[in-house]
Amino acid sequence: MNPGRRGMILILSSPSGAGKTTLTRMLMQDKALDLTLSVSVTTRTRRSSEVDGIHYRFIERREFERMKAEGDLLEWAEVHGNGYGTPLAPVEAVLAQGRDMLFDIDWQGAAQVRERLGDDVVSIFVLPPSMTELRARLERRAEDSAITIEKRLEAARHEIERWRNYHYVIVNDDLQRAYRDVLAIIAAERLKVRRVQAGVAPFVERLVHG
Ligand SMILES: Nc1nc2c(ncn2[C@@H]2O[C@H](COP(=O)(O)OP(=O)(O)O)[C@@H](O)[C@H]2O)c(=O)[nH]1
Ligand SMILES: Nc1ncnc2c1ncn2[C@@H]1O[C@H](COP(=O)(O)OP(=O)(O)O)[C@@H](O)[C@H]1O
Repeated sequence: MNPGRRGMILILSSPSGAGKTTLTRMLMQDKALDLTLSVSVTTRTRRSSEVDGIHYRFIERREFERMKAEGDLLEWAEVHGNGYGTPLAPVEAVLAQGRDMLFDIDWQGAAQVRERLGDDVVSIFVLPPSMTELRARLERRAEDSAITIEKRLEAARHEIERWRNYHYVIVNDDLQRAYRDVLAIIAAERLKVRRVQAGVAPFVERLVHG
């Protein structure tokens, strides 16, 4: 934790299968990065590899609508026919501690978060190296039915067109290189003057005036 720095929100978006869950897992395993993962709520059915409360909080449609109506969500969107949303309370708590939070959300959610939280947001769009490779990854992951994969590939073409709205773009061909790119972005963003100035100002004062 760095009490002198404002916490930031790091958003990773990509079409389904481009690798944002994999990159998110790598980031969360690196404890020294001290990132807190935002656990979204979703009305989608749980995959066999997923744990309720860790990857998502799986909720009924009625509960999702209630959270929306009561302002419990920082942002929400309908993606591939399911509701997804970011619970607001944990975000406020983490940012207040000057810590950083990682979001795996789609372009609609990223736009809402940028709108609400402005300069505290750093957004990265992850592109697949090709549509052929994207299909291969979705098939290799073997978590979705053939129909779902087709739906996601069709949606991917539209989602990819949103890349210009992000601060950074990474092509996830070689995973280790893509991960290093994400680390470089985090390192640089953490040193931005507007994020560190509250903590650095007293240091500079002592440096200059003894
Ligand atoms: N707006 C929004 N999008 C989300 C949220 N959680 C997940 N998503 C997005 O929903 C899409 C589908 O996610 P998921 O069902 O996990 O499938 P995957 O992308 O194939 O792993 C992805 O683009 C996610 O980034 C959320 O809380 N809000
Ligand atoms: N650079 C890469 N090279 C090869 N396979 C990858 C790479 N990145 C991710 N994958 C694999 O592709 C599949 C989809 O990745 P995943 O992280 O689940 O994507 P997303 O969360 O964007 O839907 C997974 O099986 C993952 O192991």
